[in-house]
Amino acid sequence: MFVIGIPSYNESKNIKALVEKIDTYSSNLGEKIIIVNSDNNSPDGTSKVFKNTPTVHKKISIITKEIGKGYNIRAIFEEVVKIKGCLGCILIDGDITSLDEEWLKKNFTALKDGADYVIPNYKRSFQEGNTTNHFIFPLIQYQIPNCPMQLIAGDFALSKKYVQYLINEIVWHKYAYTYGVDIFLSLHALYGDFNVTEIELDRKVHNPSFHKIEKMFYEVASSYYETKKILTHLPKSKVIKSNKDYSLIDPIYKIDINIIKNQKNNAINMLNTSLYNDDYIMSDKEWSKILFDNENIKGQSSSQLAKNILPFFLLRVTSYLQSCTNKSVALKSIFNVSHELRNMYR
Ligand SMILES: O=c1ccn([C@@H]2O[C@H](COP(=O)(O)OP(=O)(O)O[C@H]3O[C@H](CO)[C@@H](O)[C@H](O)[C@H]3O)[C@@H](O)[C@H]2O)c(=O)[nH]1
Ligand SMILES: O=C(O)[C@H](O)COP(=O)(O)O
Repeated sequence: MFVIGIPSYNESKNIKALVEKIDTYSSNLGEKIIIVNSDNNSPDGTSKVFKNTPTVHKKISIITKEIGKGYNIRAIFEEVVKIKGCLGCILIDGDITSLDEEWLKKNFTALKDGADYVIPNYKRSFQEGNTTNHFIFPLIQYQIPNCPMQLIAGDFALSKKYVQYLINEIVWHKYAYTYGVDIFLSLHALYGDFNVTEIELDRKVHNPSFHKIEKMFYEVASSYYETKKILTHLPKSKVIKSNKDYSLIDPIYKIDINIIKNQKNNAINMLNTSLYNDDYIMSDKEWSKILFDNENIKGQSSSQLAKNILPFFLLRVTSYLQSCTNKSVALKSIFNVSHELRNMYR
């Protein structure tokens, strides 16, 4: 039996349809599940909608006192540890509209085949996943070549062994309770003694996130720096990478150019210098150097390291979005940075 865990905050519009899909697909696949929703006490009544959705499988509803994705993930894990006979947990974000049977099947199969941590490789629009593409991916690739690409996309699956380790043996720092939870889980899996597997999934269709890039980046970057301070040894995991490369696709809806320009101006204002203006385009090389320099600062807090790099990250992302007109150019630009970083570390 497996837990399917849904972390949520204001997902009342989607959670009913999502729960119905999880219930039906699991029955079709002959899997016994318990659906656990942990909700940050959403004002839109998400947990009420969850509880009122009829299902064949048992449901458990948890309400957390604090707001933050990581609070929900931890609450789901605490439930997994308690449930007798539970073999592991598949996490699904509450805003996902593209879940299909194959998605669940691949996760169940990976867990039954002995994976402790399952990382999806989604097809993504080149305008999405900016914190993945420009921050997490290049920084991890220089440390763990051949590592799965999408370490913070959410929707991971975990064995009971890994969940028990996270609950009983690991101290959760404050950023692990935020959007920083994904990189926290991925790094502990990669640096611990676990089987990490990548699975191929189709598109992850969910709510757009560009409007909250600043908050999300700050939380993810703080968590990355804080977790890396603890994990000073070499990675121990056995990683099985899928045979497919990272596949970017062209976006169906492009981000409005004025929204991109506003974000660039926001970054320039944060830096408060005349060195940059609207026409400035940060090169791949410049961004690699900024990532490298920030990695090598000693004695600063993780939140300070994240704050240092935030405006430059926004300049990098907006430069990339302004200059990359198709998926091939975008992919080249992303890989340029990871190659540059690897060269700097040689
Ligand atoms: O305070 C919060 C914020 C979000 N969520 C839920 O967490 C999931 C993901 O949040 P969302 O705001 O949709 O994240 P995205 O914009 O989609 O961000 C992507 O990148 C994040 C940072 O790595 C990951 O946590 C996400 O899973 C991933 O989809 C959703 O079910 C949310 O309802 C919470 O439970 N509490
Ligand atoms: O990598 C990121 O920036 C986050 O995972 C958000 O991704 P999204 O653009 O698909 O919401």
